[in-house]
Amino acid sequence: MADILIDGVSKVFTTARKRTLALNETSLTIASDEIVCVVGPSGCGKTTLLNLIAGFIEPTAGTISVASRRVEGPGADRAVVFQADAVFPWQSVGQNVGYGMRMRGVGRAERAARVEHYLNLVGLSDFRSAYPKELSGGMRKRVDLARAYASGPEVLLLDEPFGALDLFTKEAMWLALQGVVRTEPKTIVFVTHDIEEALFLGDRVVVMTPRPARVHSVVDVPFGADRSLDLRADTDFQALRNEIAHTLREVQDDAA
Ligand SMILES: Nc1ncnc2c1ncn2[C@@H]1O[C@H](COP(=O)(O)OP(=O)(O)OP(=O)(O)O)[C@@H](O)[C@H]1O
Repeated sequence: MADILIDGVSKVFTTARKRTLALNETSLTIASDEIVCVVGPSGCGKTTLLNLIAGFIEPTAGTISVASRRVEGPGADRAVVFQADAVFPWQSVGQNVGYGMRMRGVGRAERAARVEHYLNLVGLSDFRSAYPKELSGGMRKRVDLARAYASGPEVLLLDEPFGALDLFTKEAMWLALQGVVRTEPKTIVFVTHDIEEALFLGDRVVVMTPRPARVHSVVDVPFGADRSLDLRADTDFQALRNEIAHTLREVQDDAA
C-alpha cells in the first residue's frame, strides 16, 4: 500500500534576488495504485510538487507522507522519470535497466532475471545489448520506464515523460505505460501539459491554479482501465477534455 498524503504543503524558493511562493497550502490524497495526472498553467508549480514528493526538496510548510512514512528525502520507494532521457550513454540497455539494482547490491542472477522481465514488459527484449545512441527517442523512454520499474519503487513520479516525443511515439508510449501498469500497478503521479494524455492515462486529473499553485479541481476519469486510442473520439472523452481546457483558461483569466 503506497498512498500519498499531501497535507497543507507550501514551498517558498528564496534566492538572493527574490522570493517565490511556488505552492500554497496544497492538499491532495492519492490512493495506492491510483494514477493521478496533474495539469496546470506553465510555471504554476507542478514540477515543484513532484520534487517535493520525490524528496529532492523540502516543504516550507506542511507534510508529505508515502505509505504513512513522512518524506524526508529521496528514497528507493519512489522513482522519477523526467522529460529528458536519464539513460547512461556508456551503458547498454540491459546495464541501464539494471543500474538501480546493482547500486542496491542485488545479485547478478536476480538482476539479470529482473532486467529481462522489465525489458520484456516495455517491448525491448531484443535490445538488451544495444547502446542508447542506437535507439529512437521512444525506445530510450521505454528504457527509462523499465529502469524506473526495475528499481522496485512503490511510487512512480513522471514529469512530462513523453513531452518531447512526436504524436505517434507518444501514443505508443501511452499504450506501453498502460500495459506495464496493468501488469504491475503502481501509485503514479504524472505531470503533463497534454489534457488528452492526462485523460487517457489518469484515474483522476488534478487541475492546479496558476502560481502559487493550489489544487483547483479534481476530475474523476470514468473510462475504466482498458483504454484504446479510439477513446479520444468518444463524446464523453471530448466533453471532459473541453471541460478541463475551459477550467484551465478560466483559472488563467482569473489570475491575469
Ligand atoms: N530551485 C528554484 N529556485 C527558485 N525558484 C524556483 C526553483 N524551482 C522552481 N522555481 C520557481 O517556482 C515556480 C514553479 O516552478 P515549477 O517548475 O514547479 O513549475 P511548473 O508548473 O512545473 O512549470 P512548467 O509547466 O513550465 O514545467 C516558478 O516560478 C519557478 O521559477
